[in-house]
Amino acid sequence: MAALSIGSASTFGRTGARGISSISRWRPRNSCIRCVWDPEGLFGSKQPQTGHLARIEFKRRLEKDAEAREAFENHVREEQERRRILRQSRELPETPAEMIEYFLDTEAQELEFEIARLRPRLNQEFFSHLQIELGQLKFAVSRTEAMEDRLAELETMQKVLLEGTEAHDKMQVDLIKVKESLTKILTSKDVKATLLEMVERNELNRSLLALLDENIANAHKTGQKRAAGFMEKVRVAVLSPIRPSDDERIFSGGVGLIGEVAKTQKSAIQSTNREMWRRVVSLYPLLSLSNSSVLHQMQAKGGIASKGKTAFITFVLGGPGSGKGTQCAKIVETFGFTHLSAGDILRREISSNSENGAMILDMIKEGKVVPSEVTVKLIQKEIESIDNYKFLIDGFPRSEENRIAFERNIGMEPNIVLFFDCPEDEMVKRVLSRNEGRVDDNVDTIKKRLNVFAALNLPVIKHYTETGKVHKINAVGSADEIFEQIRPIFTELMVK
Ligand SMILES: Nc1ncnc2c1ncn2[C@@H]1O[C@H](COP(=O)(O)OP(=O)(O)OP(=O)(O)O)[C@@H](O)[C@H]1O
Ligand SMILES: Nc1ccn([C@@H]2O[C@H](COP(=O)(O)O)[C@@H](O)[C@H]2O)c(=O)n1
Repeated sequence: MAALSIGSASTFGRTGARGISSISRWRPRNSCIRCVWDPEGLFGSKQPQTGHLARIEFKRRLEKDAEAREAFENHVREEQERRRILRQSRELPETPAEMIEYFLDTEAQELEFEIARLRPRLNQEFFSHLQIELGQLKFAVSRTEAMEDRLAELETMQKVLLEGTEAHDKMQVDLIKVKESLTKILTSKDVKATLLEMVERNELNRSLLALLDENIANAHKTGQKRAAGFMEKVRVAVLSPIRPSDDERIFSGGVGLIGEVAKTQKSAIQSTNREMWRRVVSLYPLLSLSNSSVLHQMQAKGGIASKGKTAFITFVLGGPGSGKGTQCAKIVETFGFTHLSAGDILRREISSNSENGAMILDMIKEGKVVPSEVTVKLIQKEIESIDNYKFLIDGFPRSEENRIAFERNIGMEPNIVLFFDCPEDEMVKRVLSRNEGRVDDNVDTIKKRLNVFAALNLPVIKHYTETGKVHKINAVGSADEIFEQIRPIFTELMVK
């Protein structure tokens, strides 16, 4: 029990004079019982800070927290179980048409999983099928409300699936890299030095941390205490150089269009999955590019396809500084191609003060890939304005998204792909001595460009290798020597 010391500030007023009978009507003018020590706040101190009641209150709060935590954990478990059952019960689609309906019936939270599960079927055949249905809806003579809804759903789905497959592919590439990085750290004789090197190369990221966590958890589970302890120390060292926004990807933390779809669905629990697809449309003004393919447009106005010759498209790929531009100049001179460099086209867009100029400049400074909508439109404009049918498209497609957007909008695949295979140190050396005043020819940006090349461009090269279109050129040697590898490719093609 708290000992009270009642202060003299209580106003007893005139009680002394009026006697006991008046005391009952007396009220102190102000509550001036002042406690020197009142830890539980019983006598007017502001809040109980310490002491028994505070402890009880604290305990109650802990119990409540524990209850809430348990309820939350139960909820998570139930939700996981619900999703597991849902996933198992769904019949997987076979045809592109079935795929469309399947994705329309997919809950937003399940998109990431379903894209990964069905990635092999999210191929060109599927996207072409989707594009055809979209075309039919867009060009219908009159559209009913149901058709408008369907169009909105499919446009959103197209965007989400393109973005999602690109993110998925990037994640696969990242995963391999991350596994290699982690092995390197854990087997290194000098972990500190290895980490420093990796910081230099921008290789420490959240994916690495996630994999490390998984390994730590496994080591604990299997009783490997020393290994777990060692990895925990490594984790602390890895954690410090990682900045939060460094590599947040479309999937992690639900950013990007998938995140938007999920948010939209959450905000309207009542809505069906199909309504969700429609409503998210409003978030993306750039959902679709042109309605018809460039080739169709060219045919209509007497362009490339109607000169009796079909367009011949060569994609020229390779890392920064691998010599694409240099060799394109030689191909133009010898074989009469028109050279379209995606990088040059984007740089011209910056100089022309267009509305996208500032955004493009930022992306180039960071070595990032400019959104396909922008680049494909610009390439399309160039193709349309040129009176030739043989094109070298240099530095494009930079990503799977670029590739799909091109094939969808231009309406054709490249005839061949040249891939300039060049070691990184040679590329860095060339870029740093290029001396053309480019904002991205510096050590920092070149590192980023190399990372982007490995993560986003190599999958494109892999894709075209699988379809038999790639001619791999050893890009080391003099420019003339390299051209001698290219010459026979075009000579043979021209003879045909
Ligand atoms: N075979 C070569 N040997 C040495 N230097 C070369 C060779 N080919 C090109 N270069 C030089 O390397 C630099 C980069 O070449 P180029 O601009 O052709 O590369 P790129 O692949 O088009 O680069 P980016 O993708 O960054 O535009 C240029 O300064 C060029 O003169
Ligand atoms: N398809 C592309 C091509 C280029 N970019 C951006 O331009 C930069 C420079 O390209 P170069 O081919 O001239 O090296 C490149 O780093 C990208 O930022 C692009 O976004 N998309």
